[in-house]
Amino acid sequence: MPPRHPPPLANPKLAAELAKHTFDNEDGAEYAGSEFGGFGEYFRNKKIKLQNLDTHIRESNNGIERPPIFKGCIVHVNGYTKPSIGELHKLVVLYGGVFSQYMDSKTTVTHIIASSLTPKKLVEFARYRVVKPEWITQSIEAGKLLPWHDFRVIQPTGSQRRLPVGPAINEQKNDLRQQSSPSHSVSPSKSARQREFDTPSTVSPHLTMTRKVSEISSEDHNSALLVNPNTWKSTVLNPEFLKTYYGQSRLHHLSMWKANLKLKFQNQISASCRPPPKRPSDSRVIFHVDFDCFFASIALRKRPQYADKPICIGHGGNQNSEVSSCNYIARDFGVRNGMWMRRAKELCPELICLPYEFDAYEEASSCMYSVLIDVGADKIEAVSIDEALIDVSSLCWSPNDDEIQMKSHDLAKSIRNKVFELTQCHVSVGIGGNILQAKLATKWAKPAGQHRVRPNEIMQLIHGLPVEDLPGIGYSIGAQLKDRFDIEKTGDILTIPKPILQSVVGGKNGDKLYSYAHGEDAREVGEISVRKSVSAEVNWGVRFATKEQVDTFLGSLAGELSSRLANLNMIGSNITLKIYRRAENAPLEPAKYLGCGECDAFSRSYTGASPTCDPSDISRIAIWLLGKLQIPVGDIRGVGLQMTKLVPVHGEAGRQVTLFQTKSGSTEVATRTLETLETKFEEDHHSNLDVRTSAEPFIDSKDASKPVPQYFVPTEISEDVLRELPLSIQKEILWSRRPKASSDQDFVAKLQDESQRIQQYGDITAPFRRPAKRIGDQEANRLKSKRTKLGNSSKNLNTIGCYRSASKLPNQENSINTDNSWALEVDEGILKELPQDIRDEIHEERRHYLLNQPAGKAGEEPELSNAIQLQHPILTFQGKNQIDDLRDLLHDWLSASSAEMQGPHMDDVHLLEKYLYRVVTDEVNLNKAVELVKWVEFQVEKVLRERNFHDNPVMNQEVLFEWLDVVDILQKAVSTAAEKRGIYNIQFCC
Ligand SMILES: Nc1ccn([C@H]2C[C@H](O)[C@@H](COP(=O)(O)OP(=O)(O)OP(=O)(O)O)O2)c(=O)n1
Ligand SMILES: [Mg+2]
Ligand SMILES: [Mg+2]
Repeated sequence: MPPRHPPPLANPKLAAELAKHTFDNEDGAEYAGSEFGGFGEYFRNKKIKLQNLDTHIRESNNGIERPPIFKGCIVHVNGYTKPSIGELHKLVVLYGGVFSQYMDSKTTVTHIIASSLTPKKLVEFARYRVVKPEWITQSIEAGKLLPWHDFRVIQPTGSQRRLPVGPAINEQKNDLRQQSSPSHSVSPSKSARQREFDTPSTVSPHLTMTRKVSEISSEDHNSALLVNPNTWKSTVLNPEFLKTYYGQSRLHHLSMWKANLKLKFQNQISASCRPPPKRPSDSRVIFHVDFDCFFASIALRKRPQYADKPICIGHGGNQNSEVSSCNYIARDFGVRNGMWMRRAKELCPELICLPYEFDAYEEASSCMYSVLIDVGADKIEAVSIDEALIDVSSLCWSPNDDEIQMKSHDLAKSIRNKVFELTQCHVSVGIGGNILQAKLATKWAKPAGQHRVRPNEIMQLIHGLPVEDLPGIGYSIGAQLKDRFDIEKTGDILTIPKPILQSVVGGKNGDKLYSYAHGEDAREVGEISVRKSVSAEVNWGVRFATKEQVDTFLGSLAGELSSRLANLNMIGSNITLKIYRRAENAPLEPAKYLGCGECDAFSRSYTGASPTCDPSDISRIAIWLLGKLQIPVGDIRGVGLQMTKLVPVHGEAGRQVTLFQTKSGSTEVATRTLETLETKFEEDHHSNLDVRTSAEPFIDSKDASKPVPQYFVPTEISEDVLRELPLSIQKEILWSRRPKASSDQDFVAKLQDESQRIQQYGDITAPFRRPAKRIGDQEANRLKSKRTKLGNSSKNLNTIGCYRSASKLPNQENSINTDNSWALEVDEGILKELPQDIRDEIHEERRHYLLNQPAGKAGEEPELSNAIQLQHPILTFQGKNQIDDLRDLLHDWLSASSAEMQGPHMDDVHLLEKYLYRVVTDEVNLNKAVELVKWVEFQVEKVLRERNFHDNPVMNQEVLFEWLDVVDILQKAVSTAAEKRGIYNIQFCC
């Protein structure tokens, strides 16, 4: 927790004294000697003496009479302003005011001048008159003191109650304390609290950040912001920005690395090779090779003094950053990769945090892959930067299991030794008859070892294995199985009939779990696809005041894209510019410092006659595309450049590659051309591949109604190829393959058929699920009419799964508020039987509907919660699952933990964090999670800021900040969970 500073409390008595003080002689008490040791008094006097220096400013006024416009005002300047602090100081004093250099609890001010405030300052200064510098200059121009409200920096929202500065503050505060203190009101009724929360009149100052802050143009706002050299340095205007931005992002490195590695592989594969003969699935030997605590091991190479100490890799100073990797000594304390740094330090206070070394990771990774390529495996699959799968059946398989054991043991040992020789880091090797077995074996092999799961051991091993430890299964499915069937061990999966299992975890996951429970895994090693696009995007630190600045930055970003293309040995002919624009009602400064806040995404593409990677070509086109978008430069919050239609500088691209090597070490490339299909899609939809917002404004209504061209939805495309396509295209194709009804009647008949099948099915699953309602003609008709609507809108299909939760985009509004409640009415039994794509759409429609319900609705409407319950588990937290009960619980928690002026306990925070995550992923109720986080934020503001503020301001402020951190943590958990479901940019503002 960073050091806390108490908020500057206004002292009305001193304010009154200072306001009366004329500062024209040295008779004041402030000039009396200080008592020895009286530091507080000494500083107070020093400050007042400084203020008296203002008499010199007045004296140097050349006898010009100026109206005492600011008489009675004590003005303090915060941060960088235009005019500068020096000029403002002079103006205030010349026009009769008092200038205060300091803000602390011993001094008071009547006005704070600031151009903008950081989020924390917004909280600290919430009770002050914070005004723009224009208040000074324009008052002087007008020859009178203009109302400060017209120049507010912190805008009140609606009828928001404001705490005035000065004498009135005590009365006001007492009022508030009467309302919130338990001694006056033991436990306000739930509905009263609910009403209070729901009305905007009590929105916290913290939340006011999310409102439109001022009427000044975004360019002016940015200019003022950029006057501060530190802020300027953090933005894209700094020529070093991109280097720092990408240099520090581990996710960027991990993803870039994968693309590079694939390319390196591709280059090492000779086009003349032949694939190995196809083998039966029971005669395979698979190795899973993985570095032990990879990033941590790299860090220890240069720091042997820490070899026997718990260490981790991360941005150490930041408690809210994540542990990227930790050594096995740290793991003994419970520290894990991906854990919050704060939590890790709690578990292991002596944990040493070391920095990232991205270049070294790439180098070590390349060494490992070169060793694996030299092995002469049948197939190789790059799993991640530190991990690979190799199929070594040709080298190790034999009908005699002891022989397999011996051969694979020798090969694994030699791989480990060679990698260690080259990197001074250990890899462990897991060996099995399929990918599942190999990956599980790695858990036994680690650290610095190897292990083979023998065929006769596999069932025993699998049986007692926690479900969550199965590769690719994870916490969420594990929790579902526990909730629904009280199952924790993999062996118990087989006690559930497969259709029932699938009805809970989905068809594919059910299949996978069943296979895994038998120790089986049909996946083949290999088959990785090459990149079809290369992009560079920045959505933090983007602030422009002029068009020239944007053009310059586009030049830098073009340079970055160009070097990425060169790195991959690629050139391309289609350039897309993507711009994130500040959403219409979003504040000029979002809560996250220099973050992008709530944005709309726009993009424009251009296809050139010939491919390029020349930065000046890219930059020229990007600037031209930007001109077409016509976005005010001050509103640009994110910029991305993407190149598609790629071709390698030498050879071919745009095809999928299967990596395999024959026994002799030769390889072969299998290709399928996808490029035409994919780029055609982009042209027709003017879209790029990873658009995160639902309504791309560049898709005009003409485009939306345009039928999808036939060549774009081939029905004969193979499943393998389909899998490699972007999700939106997959959906398009699946949609085109949906069972087609020749007429509406056919469609209804089909639904009825399906309902009959469900009824049969329903008998088997009866103990596990709610009875399926018999579908009536009416219901089928309603469903049909909604489906018809969906079918008519290609735009609707294209945007499924990618939308901004709190956005108010015009084309969404209709469907959200009027159209998609129907999705809740679709019977679960029928839903389950519908084709996957239709099912997905109905789920999405439900999500749209739920996300856009007013606060608390999910908890209030039984129909709604039933609808969810039918499909998803309702999770409980401390025995509660209804939103009102949960709000009560959170309220009590917050009150109890702050009553003694203590902050929250981190274990509680983590429990809640986990719960909210699961509410989003498992209960599939994002609205509920968002509402609960908003409730915590509201309570933090209300309970902590208002209670006991006088008694112990320092402690109170500490607790307030701790709770604000908790709000951040919870918001992050919900956002992360939402992103997992393809929902981005969740807004938590009221
Ligand atoms: N949440 C995570 C997980 C991993 N990584 C990075 C750091 C890891 O060192 C590297 C490899 O991930 P692994 O899952 O293989 O983890 P380690 O190699 O650190 O440990 P293990 O010995 O369990 O493989 O990826 C990360 O940045 N954040
Ligand atoms: Mg590893
Ligand atoms: Mg790994």
